[in-house]
Amino acid sequence: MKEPMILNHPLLQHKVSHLRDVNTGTKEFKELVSEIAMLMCYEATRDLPTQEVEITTPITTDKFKVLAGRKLAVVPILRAGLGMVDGVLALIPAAKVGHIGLYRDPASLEPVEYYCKLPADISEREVMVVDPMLATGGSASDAITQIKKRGAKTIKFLCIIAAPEGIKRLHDTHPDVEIYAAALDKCLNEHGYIVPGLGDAGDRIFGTK
Ligand SMILES: O=P(O)(O)OC[C@H]1O[C@H](OP(=O)(O)OP(=O)(O)O)[C@H](O)[C@@H]1O
Ligand SMILES: O=c1cc[nH]c(=O)[nH]1
Ligand SMILES: [Mg+2]
Repeated sequence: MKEPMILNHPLLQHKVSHLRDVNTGTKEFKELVSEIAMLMCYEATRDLPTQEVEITTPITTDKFKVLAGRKLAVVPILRAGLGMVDGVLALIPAAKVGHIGLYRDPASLEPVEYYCKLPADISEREVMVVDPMLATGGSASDAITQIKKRGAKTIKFLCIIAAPEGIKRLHDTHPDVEIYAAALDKCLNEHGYIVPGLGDAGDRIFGTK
């Protein structure tokens, strides 16, 4: 079982605090989500394999490390996860993008799936599933179940804010999945929202409320 990685870099803390602010508007919110995703991707790719190749500098020729060419995919959980894709692609432009559409039923808080389109060779790719919020953990657990059913074997989950309940459920359902979060919050409220959280991430990214 892998311990969740709560990333506490000062840049992340600063940006997540601004994200939480009720006075942060849609444009800045979207920019912050993308920047946070990029910083999180930097941390989550620490274990990527490298290989040595010969490179000629203007001074001499020597061996240097480059990525060993592991195939990657990023899969946002719609809608809110879309906000994190650009940040990941800024660092890994060769990653393929899959999409999984889920919304959380407001009464049962259980996920309802409405879309899934993944790269055909998903079973050969290391997958980063992204969604800003891990609340009850239902959406992330269900999304990862669907992605595994289609053949993916190595999966990391990147969220900006996690609740302890979500971490537990995702851990229990998929103990092999490494969880990366920029912040671990206190709890959920009676509507399943993360406290203190940032409200509804999808609505804040797309300006739908
Ligand atoms: O851990 P959970 O309890 O499942 O909650 C987290 C989910 O809720 C939000 O999506 P939402 O249902 O609001 O859909 P949206 O992204 O389309 O707004 C969020 O982006 C996660 O996908
Ligand atoms: O706090 C929460 C919980 C679920 N989904 C969100 O967007 N925010
Ligand atoms: Mg939402």
